[in-house]
Amino acid sequence: VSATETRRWTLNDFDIGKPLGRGKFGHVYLAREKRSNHIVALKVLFKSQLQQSQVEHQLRREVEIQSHLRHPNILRLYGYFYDQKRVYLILEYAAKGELYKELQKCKYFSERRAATYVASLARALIYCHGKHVIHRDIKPENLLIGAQGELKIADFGWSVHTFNRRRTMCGTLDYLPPEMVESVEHDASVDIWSLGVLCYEFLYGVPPFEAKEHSDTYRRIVQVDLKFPPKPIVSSHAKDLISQMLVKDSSQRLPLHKLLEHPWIVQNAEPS
Ligand SMILES: Nc1ncnc(NCCc2cnc(NC(=O)Nc3cccc(C(F)(F)F)c3)s2)c1Br
Repeated sequence: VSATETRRWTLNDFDIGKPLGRGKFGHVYLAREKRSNHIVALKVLFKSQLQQSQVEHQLRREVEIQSHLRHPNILRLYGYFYDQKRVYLILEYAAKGELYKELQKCKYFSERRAATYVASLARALIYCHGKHVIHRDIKPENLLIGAQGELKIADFGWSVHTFNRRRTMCGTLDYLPPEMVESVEHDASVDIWSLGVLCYEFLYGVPPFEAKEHSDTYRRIVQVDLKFPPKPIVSSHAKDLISQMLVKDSSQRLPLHKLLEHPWIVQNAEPS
């Protein structure tokens, strides 16, 4: 799929395989590009649903942003095409599937596994921020696992270049930092907050500000009501790192390059 950026793809170029997963806007299938025998994931989106939700501009932005990103921990979006009713995204296939399913199965991860994932995500986000791209939607549902067990950030449907910001929010509040929940200006440090929420969920199996009602989650986030349960037992280095990321003042959050030097990461993350 090297010539993807230029040539016009059609469905006939692919043999469609098993369904890989179901997203909000459509299904994902395993597929093989007939000429190269290259295995890909094909996400099928219904134009009607995209129009209904008025997200076409977001999809265009995702394709545009993704076409410039190349990183081992970022799932490639090779290209797209459309027919009368549907839009198709040609995606890198992540052979070990969806991280959230793995987290549900294991309940929570070991400190080594969690630190390895957090370090690879920090490197991917350093790369994105270096290109003035913020993801804004870091959560288990948007993380996939490659054939060698490496983590891949997927779905840049909410990402932006850091000069325009307006958006409507949907999906879980759990991962939103205070400034997005309070809908004020925000910058790349929103991804540091979400990575802190993710690190907590990797270690405890639940996000830190979870509550029954949206309004309670909202209050816990803006108050940074961060509590560490007695079980499972988690090292003080891990709690220290999380406490340095889940800081209300976005300018005081631990910068990502400092995260990579934090003792918990240095002592627990597998070398990349
Ligand atoms: N094993 C696997 N290997 C590879 N992929 C898999 N699943 C697909 C992961 C995705 C990557 N990128 C995505 N992007 C979007 O969905 N974008 C999207 C969709 C609708 C609306 C919008 C928008 F319009 F709102 F922006 C943007 S989904 C699996 Br399971």
